[in-house]
Amino acid sequence: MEVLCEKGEIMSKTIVVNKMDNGIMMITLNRPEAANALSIEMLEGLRDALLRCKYDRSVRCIVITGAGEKAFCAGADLKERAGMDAVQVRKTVSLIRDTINSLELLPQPVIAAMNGVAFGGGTELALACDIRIASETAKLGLTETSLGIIPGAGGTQRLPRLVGKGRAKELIYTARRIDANEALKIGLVEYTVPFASLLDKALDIAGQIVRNGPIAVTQAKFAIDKGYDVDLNTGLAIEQNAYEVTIPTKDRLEGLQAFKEKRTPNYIGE
Ligand SMILES: C/C(=C\C(=O)SCCNC(=O)CCNC(=O)[C@H](O)C(C)(C)COP(=O)(O)OP(=O)(O)OC[C@H]1O[C@@H](n2cnc3c(N)ncnc32)[C@H](O)[C@@H]1OP(=O)(O)O)CC(=O)O
Repeated sequence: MEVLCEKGEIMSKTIVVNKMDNGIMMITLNRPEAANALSIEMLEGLRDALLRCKYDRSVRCIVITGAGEKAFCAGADLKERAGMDAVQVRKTVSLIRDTINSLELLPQPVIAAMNGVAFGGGTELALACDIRIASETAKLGLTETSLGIIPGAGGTQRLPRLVGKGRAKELIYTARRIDANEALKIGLVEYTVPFASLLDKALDIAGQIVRNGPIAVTQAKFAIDKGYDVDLNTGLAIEQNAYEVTIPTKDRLEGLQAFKEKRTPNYIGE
């Protein structure tokens, strides 16, 4: 499925993966003619790209975006879905759910750079990312109930955790599409920026992340995510264990040494 290109890009037909020298991995959903809808082929390509990130310690932050100016991702491929029987639907929803879960479980931070509309599975994909930046032209929504189904890729669980139960219920029951400003107001995205600055903003935040100790960043992500849904004492114990992982690292000593020498630290992920 993957073709290794000369410039270091790895491409499948609908997923473009581009690793930068500083450890930032760009993943682009590349089906603009179909509003970057999640076809089975795209999901399999995305799953492969995420697996590659998961096991490559030189990848320190991931930015996921959509090709074109209109859509980040229009969710499940409704044309493909129309020809499926119940068994195929279950299998496909499971593929979407598992792929989006594996995105959330990546050790590295993931930034959604939402270049346009994100509906259904598109918003669910963004919900599984650590940080969401939306173009001012973007629209978001869990539109599934308008199609006679429910969010099947984590939306009923992740949206209430992010924006509160009442707001999530209103958005899911009505299938209402909201603009980027409203998404910012309710905490569904962290930033809105003009379309032209979207990737710069995403790469700026990613650049700040990759400057830091990679073990520290992945342990911070682990502690926040694993501690979020448990009681405070359990969460604090999770944090303590995560901190413990950083103590024997060369990077911790490098941080102290660099501070003493008034220079930028050079973290190696060990
Ligand atoms: C994850 C689970 C469920 C879901 O995700 S359900 C799907 C939720 N998605 C939606 O409700 C969005 C549906 N699409 C739209 O509202 C609009 O198409 C759009 C994305 C706002 C774009 O509108 P615009 O007017 O700019 O352009 P077109 O409508 O002409 O679209 C361009 C092109 O793209 C095709 N397309 C759009 N969305 C999809 C889609 N989801 N699947 C397949 N194809 C899509 C559209 O048909 C056009 O192509 P043509 O060949 O020109 O017809 C849970 C679970 O898994 O169940």
